[in-house]
Amino acid sequence: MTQQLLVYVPPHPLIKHWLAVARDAATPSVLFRSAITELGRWLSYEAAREWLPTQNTVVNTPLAPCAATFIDPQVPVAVVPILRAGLGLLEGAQTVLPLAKVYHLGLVRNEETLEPSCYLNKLPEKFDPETRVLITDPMLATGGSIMTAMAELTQRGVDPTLTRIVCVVAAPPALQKLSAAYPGLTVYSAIIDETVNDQGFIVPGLGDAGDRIFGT
Ligand SMILES: O=P(O)(O)OC[C@H]1O[C@H](OP(=O)(O)OP(=O)(O)O)[C@H](O)[C@@H]1O
Ligand SMILES: O=c1cc[nH]c(=O)[nH]1
Ligand SMILES: [Mg+2]
Repeated sequence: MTQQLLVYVPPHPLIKHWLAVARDAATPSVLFRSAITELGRWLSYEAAREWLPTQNTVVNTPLAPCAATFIDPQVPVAVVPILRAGLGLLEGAQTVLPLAKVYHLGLVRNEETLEPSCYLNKLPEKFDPETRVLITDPMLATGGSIMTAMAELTQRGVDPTLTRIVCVVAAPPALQKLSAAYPGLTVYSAIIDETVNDQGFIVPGLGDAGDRIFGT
């Protein structure tokens, strides 16, 4: 079977609700931050399905032995938030993946050229090839930032087929770039919007996610 980019938009009322709150220009920063946290929680919950490795065993209930399944503690799990805005999704992701290591990657787009540059890289030199990596960034617009993040990860041994991207709004240019470069990668998004405007903003989108999370 040929692999392709998988993009899931989970049809969940909580995801729809918090997306609506985040989209509304009248939502103040404090509530916007809560909405992004909730989206991080529920999208990470969905992303963990058939991704977090488990091990089967037997436990003794007070009454009898019983087949049981635990999360496998041997397989490394990592969350990579793309600063700044990816930090907004991190807290929710950590409620689902409390034992994951967190490796920060700071990327910022040049407002004119839309080219991303890296100002902080806390990735390890090499990842265990079995590592499950969950990247958080609320906005996949032109795709420059997420492609930079994927390049930094894969050159350190990360397997794209074991990688999940959690975002809030994904736009076609970013999804097309990911699809061409990383078949087998999986994206979880609250929504896919139609366009990116000349200034690099997703329309209708939700505006500048980083500025709205941090009130700047
Ligand atoms: O797909 P792209 O066109 O690269 O755009 C998406 C990027 O833009 C935003 O970051 P920004 O550069 O605004 O930095 P910030 O998170 O610090 O605000 C967003 O959080 C993504 O990382
Ligand atoms: O619409 C957009 C596009 C990129 N980054 C944002 O924060 N918003
Ligand atoms: Mg920004």
